[in-house]
Amino acid sequence: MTLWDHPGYASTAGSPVHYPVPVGNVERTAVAPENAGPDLSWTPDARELADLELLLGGAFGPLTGFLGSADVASVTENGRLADGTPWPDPVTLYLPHDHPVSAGDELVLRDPEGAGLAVLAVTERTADGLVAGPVRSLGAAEHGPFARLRRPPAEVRAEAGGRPVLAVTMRGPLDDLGEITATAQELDAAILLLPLAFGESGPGVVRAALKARDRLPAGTRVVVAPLAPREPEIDLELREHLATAYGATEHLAGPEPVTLPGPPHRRGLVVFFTGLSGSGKSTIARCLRDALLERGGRTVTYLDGDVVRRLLSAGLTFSRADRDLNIRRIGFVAAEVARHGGLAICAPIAPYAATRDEVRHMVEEVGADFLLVHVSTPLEECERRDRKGLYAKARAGLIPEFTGISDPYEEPGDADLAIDTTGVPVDRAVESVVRLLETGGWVR
Ligand SMILES: Nc1ncnc2c1ncn2[C@@H]1O[C@H](COP(=O)(O)OS(=O)(=O)O)[C@@H](OP(=O)(O)O)[C@H]1O
Ligand SMILES: Nc1ncnc2c1ncn2[C@@H]1O[C@H](COP(=O)(O)OP(=O)(O)O)[C@@H](O)[C@H]1O
Repeated sequence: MTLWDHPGYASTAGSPVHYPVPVGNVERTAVAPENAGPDLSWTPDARELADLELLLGGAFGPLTGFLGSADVASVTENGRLADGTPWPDPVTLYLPHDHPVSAGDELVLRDPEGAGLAVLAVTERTADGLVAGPVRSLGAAEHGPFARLRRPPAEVRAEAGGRPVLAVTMRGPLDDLGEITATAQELDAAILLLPLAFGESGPGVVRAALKARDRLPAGTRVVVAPLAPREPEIDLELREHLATAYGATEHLAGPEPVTLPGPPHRRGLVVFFTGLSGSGKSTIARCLRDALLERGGRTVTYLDGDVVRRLLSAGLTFSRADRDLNIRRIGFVAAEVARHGGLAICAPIAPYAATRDEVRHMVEEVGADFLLVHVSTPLEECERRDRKGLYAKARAGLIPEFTGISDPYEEPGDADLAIDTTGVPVDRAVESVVRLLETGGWVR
């Protein structure tokens, strides 16, 4: 079922749809700023942070924290919390298995810059990483684009002064302001635009709301709510909850934005080579960079493995933890390049599948594409080449944890291209990558 198939939605995508909202009080917890000083902390991902903000502000009432396993099972099964209260979405927080937090602890939740946002009093920690419990604010200052428009629901409710409020939740531009004005007049209601800002497109939605405000009746307010998108039906139910929390007596759900991703040659791209030492990653990556620069049309950043190890990852060893950190750092920089439409080429060994996957995720999260090229030259050939004499040293036990000899290399099962360079001239190997980029439209 799509959003527009949902009962009550008009089939003409593009027009906002009229929804009555049950008027009711939203239970909220008081969130007293407090410095409990627990030493356990965690930085949730962007989606969890958005949920946290809504929890702390009371917009997700009656929830007071992240759900435990009984609530998650109940919500998933029948759209109700374990105590029977209707609630559409499992609002959850997951931590890696090796994080030391456990039930009874107080966990500080931090923003990506490290500022403490909230304390979670952990009531449950499950084997699959779920961490549940009520949250309370640490009173950190808001920042980010349009932070001044992200206001607590109670404050927004109080402003209405008893007058009916028509809330319009929006994820893209509104195309029928006439209908909104007419509905507000009919109801004698004040208009409250609620842009649901999340991720890269968030500021654009707020700008659309501010533009719409200027063409709507005087007194129209704009308040930003960081609701990450869900599947359509759940998204709609959450919008209803949110509208009520911000004092709405009626709710219009704005049209779904038409997202036209840019053409591939304009989108960010990360070409990520992986393979054993001596397989040919750097040779192919360097030649690919040169070939792309000669063609023109794209900005190219080559994150050379040696340069990365010397600067970005200076001091890191070849333990699993340090290799993972090295790859995450490379992934972070590559994703930043791709976020702004650049093409980044990376060529580390990257021996672990899960870490390569994390990088793919980081890149896709910024709206860019990720191509994994496995330089699959077998160990025997890499060892025969032994350009730097490292294999001989590793065999002699002089280099510990050497990939392929005394440390693992997890073969990719998800490579977009595999190249065994045994007996293959360099330019043929490079050509196969260029062909992949041409076929997908990333270069023209
Ligand atoms: N123990 C061990 N295992 C593997 N490789 C080693 C090791 N010690 C040093 N080297 C040299 O470091 C280069 C690999 O570094 P990476 O940053 O690509 O490795 S990783 O992705 O973090 O696993 C690799 O360079 P390349 O040959 O260019 O791959 C090696 O020359
Ligand atoms: N088709 C090929 N592609 C890439 N390298 C090749 C190829 N054939 C032979 N080689 C040689 O293999 C070696 C690969 O070394 P390098 O590119 O540093 O590997 P890596 O970066 O994977 O450690 C180089 O000496 C290169 O000349």
